[in-house]
Amino acid sequence: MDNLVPAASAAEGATPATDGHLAPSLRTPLRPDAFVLSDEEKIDTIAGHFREIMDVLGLDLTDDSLSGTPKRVAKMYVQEWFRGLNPEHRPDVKLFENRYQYENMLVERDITLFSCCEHHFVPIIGKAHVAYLPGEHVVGLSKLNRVVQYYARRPQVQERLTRQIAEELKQTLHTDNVAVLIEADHLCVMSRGVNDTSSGTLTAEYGGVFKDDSGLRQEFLRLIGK
Ligand SMILES: Nc1nc2c(ncn2[C@@H]2O[C@H](COP(=O)(O)OP(=O)(O)OP(=O)(O)O)[C@@H](O)[C@H]2O)c(=O)[nH]1
Ligand SMILES: [Zn+2]
Repeated sequence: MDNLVPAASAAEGATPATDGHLAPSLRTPLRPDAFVLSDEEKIDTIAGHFREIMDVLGLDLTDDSLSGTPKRVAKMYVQEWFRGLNPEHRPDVKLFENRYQYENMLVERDITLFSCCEHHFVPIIGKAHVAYLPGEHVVGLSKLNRVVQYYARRPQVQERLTRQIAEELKQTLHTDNVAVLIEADHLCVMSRGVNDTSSGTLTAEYGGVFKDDSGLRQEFLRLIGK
């Protein structure tokens, strides 16, 4: 792949760098050439490698039930589990004028969160709760879910996921007054290693007045049932 031009340095109109709008410490670590291969090429390449893994395990790839698995897994990775690596899938969040002059906290709670542990490549399953204080603008509710999904659909650690969502909301909503809380179960903790099926992980990020005002934080926690 030496002669291929990294997408980040390609001509105008090319795929923008993933997370280029976030501080370096918040970016998902991606190589600049992450988008040299098309999705179809990625699927074919991953399927080939996954076939080898199954082969090494001694599985009979001529078996009807197994023969399609390499391609199935590759499609799942590229098109579903890791679709949030591709900045083309970053949600387009439009703001609307706050005609209702609604100034209290808006909470979107219990957002389904499905992510993948970047250390073990097994699922992280949980819920995200996000809140913001509207100023002059409000946002379509579903866009909050979409922001969560975009960053969740990557290899992740929960701390970075939490901060990426908070930072994205700050930038798109033009306010620091955002709160993000994630509660999740890590299959790497539940199904292997320490094999603990009852523990869960909570992470939170508070910006602006949520950081300064403990009463507001308490209200947020109360509204999400914590
Ligand atoms: N901070 C953080 N750690 C995570 C997350 N997901 C998984 N981990 C941890 O990443 C660590 C990787 O540690 P290692 O010791 O290299 O891996 P390991 O030998 O598989 O560790 P065990 O899970 O303890 O068996 C483990 O402690 C995981 O629980 C996450 O979202 N955030
Ligand atoms: Zn893990």
